[in-house]
Amino acid sequence: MIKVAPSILSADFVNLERDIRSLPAAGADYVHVDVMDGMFVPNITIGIPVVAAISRIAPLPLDVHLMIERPIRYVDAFCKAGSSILTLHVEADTQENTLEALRRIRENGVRAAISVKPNTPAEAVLPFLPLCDLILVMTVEPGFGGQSFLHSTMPKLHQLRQWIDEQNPACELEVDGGVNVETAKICRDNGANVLVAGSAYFKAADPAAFVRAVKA
Ligand SMILES: O=C(CO)[C@H](O)[C@H](O)COP(=O)(O)O
Ligand SMILES: [Fe+2]
Repeated sequence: MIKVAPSILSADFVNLERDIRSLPAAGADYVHVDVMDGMFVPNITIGIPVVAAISRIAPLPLDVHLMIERPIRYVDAFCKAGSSILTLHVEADTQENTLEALRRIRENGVRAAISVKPNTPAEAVLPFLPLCDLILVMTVEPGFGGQSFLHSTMPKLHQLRQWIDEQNPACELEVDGGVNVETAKICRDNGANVLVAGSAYFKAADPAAFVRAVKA
């Protein structure tokens, strides 16, 4: 089953509650929340208090994408703030700290996930795969919404689908960045089952029709 996770980075922040409450009627499955620290990526977005506030009104699970340096410092706080899925970047810390952070996420009863930037090889995920409930393949350089989809990431997505099926079949495989109706089909064909869409979802004249097309 294909799931769609609208990224609220492209929502109207003045009307965030309205935009989040409207997601189930459009057929969305998760609320994707992009957390950026101005260090791991050159942008600053949402932090712990805002995730906690969103979690009080969110009608769908929060899929929290941490684009921050040394995320182990903050995983307990983001779990307690109401994350359902908490994603760390493999590039953001040592292997030892990343393994420890994934364990701590699961100890909090939250689903643990790892993300890879476009130039990070599929092999970088392997040490973490047994501890992951979701793998996120970035299909743009992290930092900003509205960028163009990088087709060069598709062989990596395809490889990760094979390894997930062999080693951890319950794990989900998500893509994030530049997803529209056309690129969604390419991602599905290469094994993704969760599709993040920010600008394409929030710009759609008919979000429900957009979600249907992305899942079709
Ligand atoms: O993680 C992200 C950026 O780092 C966002 O989730 C992503 O860019 C979604 O936006 P769009 O669909 O507009 O590309
Ligand atoms: Fe994201």
